[in-house]
Amino acid sequence: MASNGNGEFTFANGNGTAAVANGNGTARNGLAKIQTQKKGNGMCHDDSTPPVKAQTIDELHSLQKKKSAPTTPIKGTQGGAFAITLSEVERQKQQLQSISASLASLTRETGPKVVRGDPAKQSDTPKVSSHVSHHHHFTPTISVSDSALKFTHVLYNLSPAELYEQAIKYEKGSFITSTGALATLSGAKTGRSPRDKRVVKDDTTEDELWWGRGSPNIEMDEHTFMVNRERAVDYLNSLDKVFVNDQFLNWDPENRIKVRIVSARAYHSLFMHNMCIRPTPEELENFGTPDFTIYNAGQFPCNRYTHYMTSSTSIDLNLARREMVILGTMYAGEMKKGLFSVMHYLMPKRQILSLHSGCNMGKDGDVALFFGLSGTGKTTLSTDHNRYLIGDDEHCWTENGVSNIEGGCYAKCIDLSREKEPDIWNAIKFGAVLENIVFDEHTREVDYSDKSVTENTRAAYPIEYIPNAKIPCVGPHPKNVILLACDAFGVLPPVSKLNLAQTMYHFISGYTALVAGTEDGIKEPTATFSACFGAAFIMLHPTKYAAMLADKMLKHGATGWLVNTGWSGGSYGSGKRIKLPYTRKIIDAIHDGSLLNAKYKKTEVFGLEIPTEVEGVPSEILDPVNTWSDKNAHNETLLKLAGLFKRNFETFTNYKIGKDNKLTEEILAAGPNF
Ligand SMILES: Nc1ncnc2c1ncn2[C@@H]1O[C@H](COP(=O)(O)OP(=O)(O)OP(=O)(O)O)[C@@H](O)[C@H]1O
Ligand SMILES: O=C([O-])CC(=O)C(=O)O
Ligand SMILES: [Ca+2]
Ligand SMILES: [Mn+2]
Repeated sequence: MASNGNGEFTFANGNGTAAVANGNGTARNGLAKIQTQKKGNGMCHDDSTPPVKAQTIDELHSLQKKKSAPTTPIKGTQGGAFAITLSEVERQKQQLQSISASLASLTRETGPKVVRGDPAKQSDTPKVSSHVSHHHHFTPTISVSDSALKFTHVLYNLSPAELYEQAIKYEKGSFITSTGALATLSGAKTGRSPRDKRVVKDDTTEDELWWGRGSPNIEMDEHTFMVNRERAVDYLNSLDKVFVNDQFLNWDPENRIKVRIVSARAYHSLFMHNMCIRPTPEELENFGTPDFTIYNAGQFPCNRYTHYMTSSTSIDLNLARREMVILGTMYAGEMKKGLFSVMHYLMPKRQILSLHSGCNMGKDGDVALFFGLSGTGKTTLSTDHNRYLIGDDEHCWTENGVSNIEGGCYAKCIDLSREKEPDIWNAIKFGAVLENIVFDEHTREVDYSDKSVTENTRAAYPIEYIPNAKIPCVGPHPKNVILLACDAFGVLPPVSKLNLAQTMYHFISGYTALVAGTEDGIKEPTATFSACFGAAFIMLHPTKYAAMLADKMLKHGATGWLVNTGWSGGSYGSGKRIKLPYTRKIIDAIHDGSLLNAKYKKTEVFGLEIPTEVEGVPSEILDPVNTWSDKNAHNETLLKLAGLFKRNFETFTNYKIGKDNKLTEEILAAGPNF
């Protein structure tokens, strides 16, 4: 008991009836009177609602979950329930055999024993012997060297809710944010590691792929790949459970690729659930053997005594085996972009152009592509409330039009605001993965301005979280091809109209100021050239993709544009990044066709056609020289950048694009002139 200050005594807990029940039915301190209903027998019963249909707590819990409905449509008329059950068992068996084959060590005769379900749930574990089955709470102790005797539990295509529970229970750093997203940490690596990405050079790939200076393909031999594969597979098999995702790439049904992702973290499984195309239950039943498999053993390092290894991180691609192995990095973007590399190999073989671009479509069916390196605005500008989103990062352009490769978006979150990017903001809800963000420990509200973990904070969400997503994510041939550059020098105009040769010149150059963070170790923007706006992901020589782009743009009459989403009024440090609302106005004017027929003037040095007016944009910013207070500094910077372009392009002067030499010469002439 304690004094309430009025000289009265109240009970601090439970038995409050006596204290609050006073004469007029209201407690003197304002609390409502608590009534207890007395039954005839004088006993109190808490039975205001009917009792549950369970006799025990276990029974109660078993009522909570019902079995997922069988998804196999009844094939044929006879057979009945029994036949369906049998084929369901048979199908599950085949699925497990396929997963066991995926996880098989190449030095042993059979794959591991696999079983579906969470090892933490007793009922999911098969009883190995009658002796064991007597012990209800028996948990086997697993020793790595006994892997032949143990089961590898497979958590197969879990739902987001199940993956949330796995992450929160078992992965440190997993939390639910105030809007329902799953906050997670990717560990020591918060960006991709391009210097640790290797490709097996064999007789075929030696001729087919782009090797040497400028190429992203660092060679490794078949044997070393096998060593790393074995290391990853052994690691995964030593765990008591692995996650397996069977999903698709490419919304074009004729060119769909089946991928399997084996990983050790719920975070990785949910990330790929969001980023790849999610199969329907029927599609999953008929999935069969994957076309490509990722072994993500990112928690485990590669062995630095292994040939070719220069760090403890290695991302290894073997095109002949159709496999990728990840060791020593948990950054999930490696899986997304690793698969993109695979598409950059497979699609051109089918005369399909693969593109590091965003893509959206207007109400009238006009399609725009947004090329650009990391952080230049593909996701931000393709996510447009007035247009249908086809995809934010990876596309294919076929004879029939465009298709998104992915089933989700991967947006940069640094300084994300509800006002400027409402659709992305609203997509960060239950099911979305939020990487490396910082939140209030109590309210779980995310502080998007906080770079404590990394500048490269990211959200991965299914594309249908964007209200005007175009499902299926396909569209007709593009009308506009927008090249985005985030120019840290502040000398490229906010928008220029390009002719075909200029479009090719800038596409092959792939200029931007690489924005901090997405690639490991880059902290400040620096001028970067990355062929095809994605040299880190292309597999063939850049001119192969460029020639295909030129063909398609010519054939379908697409217009090229160069849009600077970077600095204005000076270089990085003195100028400022162009306001997003201005860039959006520029993009609107491209989409609605008004910019095509605007008045233009030609710039010095780069020879770019710039409009004198764009609706909603102050005219003086359209020519960068106007925004610099120091004109000499401007001219010097302009020449400096032009020099960097020239030097970069020297590597390409010996290559021919297309059948005749005419376009090649035009492209060479389309660069800066000074
Ligand atoms: N004028 C602008 N135009 C476009 N984006 C801008 C502008 N000013 C600031 N930004 C910011 O720049 C970032 C652009 O990132 P975005 O996610 O669109 O990159 P991306 O091209 O999709 O890169 P990645 O390939 O790495 O996904 C966003 O954080 C956006 O808010
Ligand atoms: O791959 C990543 O981590 C993010 C991305 O989209 C890119 O860098 O182009
Ligand atoms: Ca993006
Ligand atoms: Mn990208």
